Amino acid sequence: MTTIIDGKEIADRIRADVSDCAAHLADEGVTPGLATVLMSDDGASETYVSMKQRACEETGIEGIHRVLDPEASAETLLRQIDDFNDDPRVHGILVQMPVPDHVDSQAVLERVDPMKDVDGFHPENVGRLVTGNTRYKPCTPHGIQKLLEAADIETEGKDAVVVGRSDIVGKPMANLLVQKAPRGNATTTVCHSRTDDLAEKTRTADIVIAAAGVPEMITGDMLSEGCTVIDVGVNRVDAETEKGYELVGDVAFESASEKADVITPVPGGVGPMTIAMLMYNTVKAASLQSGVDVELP
Ligand SMILES: Nc1nc(=O)c2c([nH]1)NC[C@@H]1CN(c3ccc(C(=O)N[C@@H](CCC(=O)O)C(=O)O)cc3)C=[N+]21
Repeated sequence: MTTIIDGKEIADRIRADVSDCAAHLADEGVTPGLATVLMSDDGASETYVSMKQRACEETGIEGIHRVLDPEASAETLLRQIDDFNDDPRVHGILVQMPVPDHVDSQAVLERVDPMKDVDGFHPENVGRLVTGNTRYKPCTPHGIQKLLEAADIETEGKDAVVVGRSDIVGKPMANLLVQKAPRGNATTTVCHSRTDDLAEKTRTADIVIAAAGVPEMITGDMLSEGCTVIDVGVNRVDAETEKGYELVGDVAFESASEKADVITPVPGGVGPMTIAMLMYNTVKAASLQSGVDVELP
């Protein structure tokens, strides 16, 4: 019988603990602040940013949100980041990716003060993560570690395959898995959508992290009996639903469930964890910048 990990329930538990930390900071006169910038007319980005702002309200974090015209200049966005870097109310800054094609996304990420980089995407924070001297873990990989912990899935000595090599999930996830740390110490292979004999590689895995951005790419015949499957997919596929789309993961859920012992659903798996860990990183940033200690979960 396959265990389906309830990411929403685990995320809610973490957010409740993070809210307690935010309340402690408020008692000490520090209200954590998260600034989000949306410069896109992509429907999904608007959904995610509004979810993040709603989560701030529910967590006791002050949400400051800016929407920029997608046609605006790159300089406009960079100046907005400068303003948030200098704003003492703001402890965390998130520029919703992707930014429009005419904007250099690397320049955007590097403009954010590393102390306020609650995505963990700034090169300084990526370097810290790779060397095991982490300031902020990127939200989705950290959320996946928390899911594995909650489901009591050990990574120590296991074979993990990460499918996808993005800067926001695949690469940091692989780095966390190889480190000498809880929910690390795994022998890890990083594949991508054009890896030769991908099925051969995924069949060697005890744990498969599917983060390639390809709907239902991972099927049961690509998995070994009894493995754990973490589906990071956030694909919107046109459908006759109220929203006009349905959310489909990178894993063919039914087919994969015939082989996997443990699997995460889409929606309701990794997604809610990403939001929870953004709240976690924002409270951590407020603690680091104010010097007020908190005990995060
Ligand atoms: N600077 C930046 N940081 C990000 O962390 C970031 C980003 N840009 N750009 C886009 C991706 C994607 N992302 C998601 C967050 C929550 C859900 C989530 O909660 N999904 C719900 C469903 C939500 C829906 O209904 O569409 C679920 O899976 O249950 C999904 C995806 C954060 N991202």
